[in-house]
Amino acid sequence: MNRRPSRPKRPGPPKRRTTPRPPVDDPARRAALDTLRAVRAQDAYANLVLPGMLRDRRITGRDAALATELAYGSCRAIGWLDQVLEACSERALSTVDPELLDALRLGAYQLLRTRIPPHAAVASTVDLVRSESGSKLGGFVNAVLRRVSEADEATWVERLAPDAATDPVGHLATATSHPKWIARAFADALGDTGDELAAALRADDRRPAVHLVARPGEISADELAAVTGGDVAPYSPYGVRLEAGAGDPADLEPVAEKFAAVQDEGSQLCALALTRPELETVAAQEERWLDLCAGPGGKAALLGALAAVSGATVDAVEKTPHRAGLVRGAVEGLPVTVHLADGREFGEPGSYDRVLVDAPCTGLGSLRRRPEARWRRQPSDVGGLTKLQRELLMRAVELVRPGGVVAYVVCSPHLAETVGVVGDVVRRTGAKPLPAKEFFPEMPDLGDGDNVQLWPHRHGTDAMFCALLRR
Ligand SMILES: C[S@@+](CC[C@H](N)C(=O)[O-])C[C@H]1O[C@@H](n2cnc3c(N)ncnc32)[C@H](O)[C@@H]1O
Repeated sequence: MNRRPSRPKRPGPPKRRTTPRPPVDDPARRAALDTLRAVRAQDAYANLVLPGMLRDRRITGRDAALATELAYGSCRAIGWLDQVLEACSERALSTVDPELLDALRLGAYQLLRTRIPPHAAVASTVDLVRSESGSKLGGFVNAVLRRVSEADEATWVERLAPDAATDPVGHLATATSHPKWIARAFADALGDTGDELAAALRADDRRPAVHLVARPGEISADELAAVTGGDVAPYSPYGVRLEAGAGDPADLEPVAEKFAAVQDEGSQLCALALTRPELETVAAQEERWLDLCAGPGGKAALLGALAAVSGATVDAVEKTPHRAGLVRGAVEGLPVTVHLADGREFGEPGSYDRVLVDAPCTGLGSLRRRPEARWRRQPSDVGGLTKLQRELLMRAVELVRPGGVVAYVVCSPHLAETVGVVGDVVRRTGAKPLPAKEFFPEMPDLGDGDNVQLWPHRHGTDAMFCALLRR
């Protein structure tokens, strides 16, 4: 082979490199960035977008774990990351291109909340930006992130958060990366602005265990635990807990065969609580139960299985066609009839023994399951939701027979959605509050009052609220 003779080397100092090194291809961080962008620009849910992206791009193992940590972590912390970035940018963040801002958030998250070495966090983010927008914007990102890296998260909290002594809720909201109105709602529900509030807010950043429900009459919790390698749940007689990140539960045989389903243990206990109080209705041949807000069908399926065992029947109402379809799928083979209808206009007054109102809500009780949710929800959502909740609960009280039972459930601890709605309906209808706690005998730490408020930091469940009323 002919080789060209190499040029003679010139003596003297090496020449400065004029072209920067090419950006490194980084599939994990690229997937995290694309997830952040989908969440911002398309109102996507991070926990739905990312798994599909990882599958399509064949990202597995450590890269998949890194993409997940960075995408979900950045989504949870968006408001806080923006506060720090604002302090480090010479331009107002509102004038920064949104796509670039997503990259800055990803870089800042790595600097503040991971053990990734600062130079790697900065360089990898600059590379992502350079690969799509060139060196000039890469330089801007480099400058901002270098300023972020000058202090650790605790120091940034000290600098930017309100004073803990004069504004404890504002301080904890910043320190745990929650909007203040949500921290305030938790504080009001807990009656605490100190350690317990901090624990409740911090629990939203922990990855929840997967809870399974063993369908009564098909499989016991012991059997389900043995088959899935999980642990029998501490509270629900039908519950099994799997380790967080134990793989896709849909792949488990009992789930595929519909002997079991994914369902938070708190949800299981709320559905069960509807079936537990003695009825004071005139005896009928068989009990008629109603699930007034059934989609996607988790509680309807558990109620259906309990009804099958006890000889009752269930009507399940859902307003949205797609979700009514999901209910049909969930209750196949059970004594449940699905109705596509508005619960506020459904049914004949006085025709049910037990009615569940698992009402649409802010979902502040399951923020740990949806990384971006805390920043998407707005305080202005609460008014419209409480109006709908009140109307649905009023209708439920009409639909139940005298002496029958209504369970009102929301996945939120916000007092306006919980005791606010229940108190209002009790005043207007004369329905009698039952001591709901007595019907959660398995559950410790339920605090004062009749109603049940569960919490992730106390019970490992979503923050479900349940009130029981007798007509
Ligand atoms: C919190 S979810 C219910 C969850 C369900 N019970 C489960 O365990 O799977 C509330 C449901 O109520 C439905 N919904 C909203 N407004 C409604 C209405 N006016 N009548 C009936 N369903 C309604 C929503 O579409 C949503 O599917």
